[in-house]
Amino acid sequence: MQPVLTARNLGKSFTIQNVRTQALLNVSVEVFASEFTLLTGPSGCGKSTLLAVLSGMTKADEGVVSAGDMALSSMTDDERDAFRLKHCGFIFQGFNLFPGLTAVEQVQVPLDYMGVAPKEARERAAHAIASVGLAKRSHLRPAEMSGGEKQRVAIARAIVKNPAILFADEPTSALDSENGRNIVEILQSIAKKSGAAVLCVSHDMRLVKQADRVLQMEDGRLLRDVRPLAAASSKGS
Ligand SMILES: Nc1ncnc2c1ncn2[C@@H]1O[C@H](COP(=O)(O)OP(=O)(O)OP(=O)(O)O)[C@@H](O)[C@H]1O
Repeated sequence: MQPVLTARNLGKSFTIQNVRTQALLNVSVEVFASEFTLLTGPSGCGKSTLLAVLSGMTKADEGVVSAGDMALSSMTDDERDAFRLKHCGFIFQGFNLFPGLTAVEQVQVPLDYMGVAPKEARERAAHAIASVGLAKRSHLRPAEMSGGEKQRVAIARAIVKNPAILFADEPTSALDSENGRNIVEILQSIAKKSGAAVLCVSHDMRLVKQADRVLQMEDGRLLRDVRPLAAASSKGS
């Protein structure tokens, strides 16, 4: 299996008022297409920093990140922005929706940025909204939607450009457990149906049993890399 993303020997530290925090220490990892990968570990262990470095949002101090034959670590800021716009989708805990736009308009925004013609953008946005089960709610603005619905709009916005990699940072932590489970099922099915690599940061250990693969971090290091579903099915056979 060819990795969609490969990181080698990543290091990243932050210094504030002469206090240095090593957020990542010698992290090497590969992320694969069609898998829902959960990145977990205690608060402050470096999960969000790793996600930010893998997506090119933050530069590592050491190490290399590459996507196929493209080395993100040696791109200019503009090249990395273009890479993210074209190949990556993002989902955040706080949904990050525009208050004044309807659900379908929110989803159209990235396509407008990419220069997709308005008619095609409208059709693709409507299709993405329908794929997360919100066809009948597409005219609503964020204030008129539940948390689970808002997160589904954010997912539709992230997948509308068919990204190769979908990054989700604590996508369920503002939701109750039923809505959280529903969001994870949608993310899992995106990995299976579209072939995207889904990398999801969460400290919620309940998601472990829904993940194809679990990466566990501690103190800036990657401690474990397991595939719980494969392990469970081989025990059962
Ligand atoms: N921009 C920053 N400036 C200074 N320190 C930072 C910055 N970002 C992260 N850190 C520090 O780096 C360490 C790792 O942070 P990170 O946010 O990656 O952890 P996390 O595992 O995602 O935590 P949480 O689960 O609480 O969100 C922490 O000690 C944090 O305080």
